[in-house]
Amino acid sequence: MSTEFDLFINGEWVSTEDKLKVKDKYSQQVYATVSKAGEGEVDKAISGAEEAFHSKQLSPYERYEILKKVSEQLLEDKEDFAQVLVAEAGKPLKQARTEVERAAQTFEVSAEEAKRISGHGVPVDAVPGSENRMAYTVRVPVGVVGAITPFNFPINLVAHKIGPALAAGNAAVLKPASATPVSALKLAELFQKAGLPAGLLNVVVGSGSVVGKQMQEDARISTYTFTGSAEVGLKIKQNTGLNKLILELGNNSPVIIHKDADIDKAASVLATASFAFAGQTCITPQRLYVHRDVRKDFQEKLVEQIKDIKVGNPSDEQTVVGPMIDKEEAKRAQDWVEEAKESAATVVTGGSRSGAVYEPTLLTDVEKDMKVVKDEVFAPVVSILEYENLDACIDELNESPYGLQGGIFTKDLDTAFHAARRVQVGGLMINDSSQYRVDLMPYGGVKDSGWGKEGPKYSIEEMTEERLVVLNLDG
Ligand SMILES: NC(=O)c1ccc[n+]([C@@H]2O[C@H](COP(=O)([O-])OP(=O)(O)OC[C@H]3O[C@@H](n4cnc5c(N)ncnc54)[C@H](O)[C@@H]3O)[C@@H](O)[C@H]2O)c1
Ligand SMILES: O=C[C@H](O)CS(=O)(=O)O
Repeated sequence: MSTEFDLFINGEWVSTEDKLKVKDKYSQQVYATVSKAGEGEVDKAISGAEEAFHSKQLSPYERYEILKKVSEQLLEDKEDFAQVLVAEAGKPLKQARTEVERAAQTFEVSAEEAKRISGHGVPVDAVPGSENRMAYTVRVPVGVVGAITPFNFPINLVAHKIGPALAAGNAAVLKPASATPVSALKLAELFQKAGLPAGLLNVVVGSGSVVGKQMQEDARISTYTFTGSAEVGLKIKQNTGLNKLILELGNNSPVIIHKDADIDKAASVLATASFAFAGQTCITPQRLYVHRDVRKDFQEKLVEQIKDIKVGNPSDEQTVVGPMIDKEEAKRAQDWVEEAKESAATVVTGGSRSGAVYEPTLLTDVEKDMKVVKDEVFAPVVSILEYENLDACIDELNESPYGLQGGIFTKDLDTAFHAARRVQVGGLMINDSSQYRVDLMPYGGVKDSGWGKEGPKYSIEEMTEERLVVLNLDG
């Protein structure tokens, strides 16, 4: 049975002739039919946002109340939202529930941060001739925020854009990924129910090359916030000129397993982190750099853990690896593994595909210029790279153009801090996988992984401007 959804524009639900069919990613049946935005709808969404920004400003406390209500309602509706994620993203049920809980947390933290936006005093009177002046800064909202999100965390990554944008006093126009628009539209229902004034949030659905492009060309949007691939991020950067832009892009996360690591712990943590949601997380461990002394032991333990991973139907409570977002992506991952195998790699376990489901796959004997190592796999495919010298290992892993998050397992504090100084990433996890994230922390990459930080406090900084006010007290 398919459900119908409309666009959310200027506080109204707008139906269009042109429909997008959203498939259930496991059964491949049509799960929902969603109205697609044309030029007119995108234009109305942006003008609605612009007008609302100027005429419907909420106080920080009102923003807090609305975001808090949305957070609470999301928790009440957790099971419904989790089922949407299972269907539209193919996300295994347990992981889907966790994502909904995290989104509620993201809105709750955004609500709290709405009350903490502040500037600071500037001691202009410390300069000779300026003794009778005083100054302070305030943070003001940027205006209309254009948000574009990927398929892999359809609720929480939307929450990371909409929560801070509204908390900061902005209006927002959101374009969710075409593969997973339903959860974003259902979130808009919660905002409407929570009393958000019309126009402050708009959701337009359609392809990136049409709707996303029109958004980039509209001067009424002052700030763009994009999460997705580096390839699309670069296009957006080229199209948005002097506008403010926050980019959260891809990665091929490195994790070091040093010779003094707790090997049982490392194998257990990494088996879960590397394959959850079929490896389609931007901080999924992809390159495991394992010290020569412990490689054999670590590999055996990892393989044991991988054999226990339940693969298949995402509705099953025990499933860890469900389908990838589509069959083409699973086929691409399979091709990359085959290409590596033809060169020198060994497939230790996995390597088979059934439709969109690709088995958890572990490779060894890989080389640094293979796609499975140097590019972002974004699939349940992990490679072991053996090393002897830690500094040489760090030099090699830093050759990646990406730098979002990484990890190191070691019992030695000196080694841990040495790695923290040298590994070029936005965040390094010690005795944990690269995949660790809680939603209040500063999160974002270096190099081709983007710039600007997310986490409500940090996004609010990105989505506000600092204005200086100077008072001349003379006379
Ligand atoms: N750094 C992070 O926080 C983070 C988080 C999640 C995902 N990602 C990355 O996202 C990628 C996977 O997601 P995806 O396949 O949905 O990414 P994608 O780049 O293909 O698409 C992301 C969004 O951009 C839109 N888009 C596509 N072309 C566009 C264009 N020309 N102009 C404007 N918008 C356009 C898409 O419709 C979608 O809404 C991976 O690379 C992953 O690492 C990064
Ligand atoms: O895919 C990348 C996301 O940032 C992962 S998470 O939502 O932070 O877990």
